[in-house]
Amino acid sequence: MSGDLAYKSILQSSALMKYIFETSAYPKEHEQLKLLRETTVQKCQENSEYIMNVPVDEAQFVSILLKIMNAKKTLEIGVFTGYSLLATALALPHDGKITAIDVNRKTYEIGLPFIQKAGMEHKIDFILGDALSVLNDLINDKHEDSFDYVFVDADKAEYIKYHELVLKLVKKGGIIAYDNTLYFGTVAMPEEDVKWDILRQNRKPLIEFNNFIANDSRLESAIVSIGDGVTLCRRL
Ligand SMILES: C[S@@+](CC[C@H](N)C(=O)[O-])C[C@H]1O[C@@H](n2cnc3c(N)ncnc32)[C@H](O)[C@@H]1O
Repeated sequence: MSGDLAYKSILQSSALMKYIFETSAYPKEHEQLKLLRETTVQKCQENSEYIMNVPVDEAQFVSILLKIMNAKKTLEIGVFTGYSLLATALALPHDGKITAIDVNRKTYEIGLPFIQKAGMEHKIDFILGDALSVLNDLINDKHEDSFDYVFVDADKAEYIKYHELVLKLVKKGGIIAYDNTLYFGTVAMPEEDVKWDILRQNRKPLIEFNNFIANDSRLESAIVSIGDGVTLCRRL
């Protein structure tokens, strides 16, 4: 199994994961998404950086969700090289719009040529900045109650803070998807079994976040065990 396939899934059976990717995910992946993904893996390996894009099966799941919802106006918090961003853009209608926020423009620029070749750049408004500050700006700029869908995939320690702001921005009946909420399965592990510091650090706020969402009466929610865990919230 190639490294990029193995790096991020809570599915414990490699054979089953390989089966899902080879039978369903890879054959339907858009050519520019594939090239963006492969370029991301190559750049990250060259620079010894962590590959952070969502896996192919998760992007396909979200793509179908966006089409079922007829989503038109979406928000993405945490772009990296733009894999989930391009998957979202491809799922929106021609006049769809995505506001995309990241503190790093350089990584976005790695994926931008593929977004351009796919003819999707016109749908994207990339905003460079800290997510909390940009979300407050969007609220002040009268974007409240206006987004059909929000994808949250930035700083895991800030998820509860993002949530309070994003709930103002998403419209009633709209969907917020939070990525990595099962965090390599560590949310259900005893602390002593979690081997790396980075996992121990981020697992705590995600456990708090999962408990917070489970008790939030402003929404209905489901944790979907795809990728690294995606929590879907529907604003009531
Ligand atoms: C997991 S990656 C996003 C992956 C992306 N969704 C994809 O599928 O390729 C997280 C991104 O969040 C960005 N980020 C981290 N903290 C942030 C913050 N406070 N505000 C905005 N972006 C942030 C990082 O720069 C990084 O690009």
